[in-house]
Amino acid sequence: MTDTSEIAYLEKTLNQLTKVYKKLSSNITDQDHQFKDLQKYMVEYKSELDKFEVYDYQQTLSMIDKRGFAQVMEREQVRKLIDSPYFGRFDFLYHGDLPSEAETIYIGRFGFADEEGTQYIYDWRAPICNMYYEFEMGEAYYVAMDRQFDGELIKKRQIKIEHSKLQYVLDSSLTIQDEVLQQTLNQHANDKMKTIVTSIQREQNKIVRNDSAYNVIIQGVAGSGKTAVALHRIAYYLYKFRDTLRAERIFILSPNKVFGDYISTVLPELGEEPIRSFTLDELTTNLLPAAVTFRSFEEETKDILSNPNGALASRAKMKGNYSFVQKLQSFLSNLDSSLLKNESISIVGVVLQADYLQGRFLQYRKEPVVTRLELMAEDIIQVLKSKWDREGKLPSKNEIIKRLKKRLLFSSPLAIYRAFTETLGENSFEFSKKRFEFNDVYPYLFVQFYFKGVKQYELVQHFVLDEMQDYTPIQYAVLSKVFTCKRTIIGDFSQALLPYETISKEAFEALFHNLEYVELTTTYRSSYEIAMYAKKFMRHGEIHPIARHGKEPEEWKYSTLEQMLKHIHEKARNDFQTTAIICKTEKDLQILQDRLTLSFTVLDGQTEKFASGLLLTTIQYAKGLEFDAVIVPFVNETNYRTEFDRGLLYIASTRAMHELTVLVDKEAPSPLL
Ligand SMILES: Nc1ncnc2c1ncn2[C@@H]1O[C@H](COP(=O)(O)OP(=O)(O)OP(=O)(O)O)[C@@H](O)[C@H]1O
Repeated sequence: MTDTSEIAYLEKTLNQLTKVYKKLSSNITDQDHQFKDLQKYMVEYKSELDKFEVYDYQQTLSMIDKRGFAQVMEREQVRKLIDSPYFGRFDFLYHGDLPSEAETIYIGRFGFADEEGTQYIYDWRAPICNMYYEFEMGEAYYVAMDRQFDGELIKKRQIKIEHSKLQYVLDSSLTIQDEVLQQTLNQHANDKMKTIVTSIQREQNKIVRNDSAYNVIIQGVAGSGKTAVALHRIAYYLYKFRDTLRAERIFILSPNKVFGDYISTVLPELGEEPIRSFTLDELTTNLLPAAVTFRSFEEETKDILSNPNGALASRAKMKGNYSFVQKLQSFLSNLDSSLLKNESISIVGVVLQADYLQGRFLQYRKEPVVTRLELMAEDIIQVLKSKWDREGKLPSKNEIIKRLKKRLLFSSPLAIYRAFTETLGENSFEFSKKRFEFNDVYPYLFVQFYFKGVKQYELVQHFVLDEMQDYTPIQYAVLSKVFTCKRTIIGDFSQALLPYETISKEAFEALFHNLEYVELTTTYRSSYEIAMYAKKFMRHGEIHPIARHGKEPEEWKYSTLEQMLKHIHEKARNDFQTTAIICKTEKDLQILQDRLTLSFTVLDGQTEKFASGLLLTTIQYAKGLEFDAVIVPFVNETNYRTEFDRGLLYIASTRAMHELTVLVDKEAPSPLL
């Protein structure tokens, strides 16, 4: 097809779409009337209707409401398709067919067929569309309904349609993949994350469509599209498993509220229901018993960052690596043989020997202690029944459990945890005013799981965790028990926010079975120049920028605070959609907050919505986000000195898409530059 035939196909498609749009609109109006009429009728004849009639009418109302809602959603998809119905086309020739029989597939954000079943547009997630992302021209295949279909891609095109108008048609042979991607990436930042369906790259597509692995761990450099990929993977799952998977049964754990807001529109843009994400603090509140209070992860992280060598940081560090999990596991498994005191019990004159009790207790070691006691009590009742021949009443199961409990060396998870921390040395556990520090919460939950179990999210069908490097092995050990469903875990070891070892590839392998570990090394966010600059701050692995060129990052030297402020004012007056000033510490942020005369928005733990314009924030809250321009102030030898600080500079500089300015103290520059 030439461009004229593409115009003709577009016209034909738009005609059909418009027809369906009108029909849906008229259906919706009819249903609206039906609903209102029925409601009116019910009000008018309220006194004459019996309760069965009321129930019937209510059912009908709810049915109309549901049907209407579904049609509104469908119409919204059609509206979006009218604006831009598809973004690509490929022609596939099945092996054995004549060239004239090649099938033409138009690929769009949603599928669309007319009433006769003619498929005008295929949903990007349809099995056949995998070829668009996976293959260049030539031999290709796709798998549908467990069958492989072989053939040849004889045409592949990128098509841009905006406001129902054809903007361009580019044949794949012109290596346009890159050009189109570049155009997309050259755009200015948005206050919400965008979908990437039109340009998902091959290595990303493999992750999106991988449905064999139980646990997928994605290690990807900054800007490699991890978050985008994870969200498109959810959309793919919701499409592929639409009969069994529900959006509300997907659990996303995100680093903070503003990040949750930033990613919130991707799934609705892809035609799926929005999925609310939770922060670790919100989840933790749900997992702990209501009476137990704790210092939030967010607050503790702030304190550790402001004093990385302090006592709190060292307590957290002690509990941050995998050997800590091993220590706790071995403490608990040793405890199994001493937790129940080695004593016999006499119940209604029948003596139950210590050996027998220990044997039963160990027999049930896979269960939490409390469950073990329940099972033992059932066994004991059987023994009593067989040995006790007198008239009268046997003690109840609960009474026996109570007696067994009294023989426990420790009567609560907290007592066990305390005993464990004593083995770690002095000052390893701070529990002032009965409030946990965050670094103790997950070890405590692990002990609680051992003692009485933890709340499990059994209804959750898929668990997604972003910024995996900020979670510790003990947290993963607990999360793996709480969420036993399939998991997608994404992050970047080079972007660690905590100044000590946390999770590692090896720890993941020890903690999760059936795990697929994938690495992404191409960065899409930053210009080539920014990515190459940020590379020197990278602590692990490789980063490959794509060839999208921009301004060289600027290291600007200042001697006084006044000079630095002046330069910020100059830099911040630009035409970009978003510019972020990213500080290391809260103290520095406060100085700028007091001294800047421009209008700006502070982005911190209280922020719920991502804003555009000039933003003032810290590295902790800038994580996962991106901005057109970034200014990193106060780059001096105190703030950026250690290897850990190097990682922080990596996080800060890779937030920039188009422009990066690093403000360096002339008298005391950071040795990391
Ligand atoms: N295939 C793609 N096509 C177009 N844009 C892409 C593609 N992949 C990623 N991007 C863009 O690159 C930017 C970075 O993506 P994303 O935030 O998902 O990366 P990330 O790996 O999670 O980054 P970080 O770890 O730094 O937070 C986003 O603007 C995203 O839209």
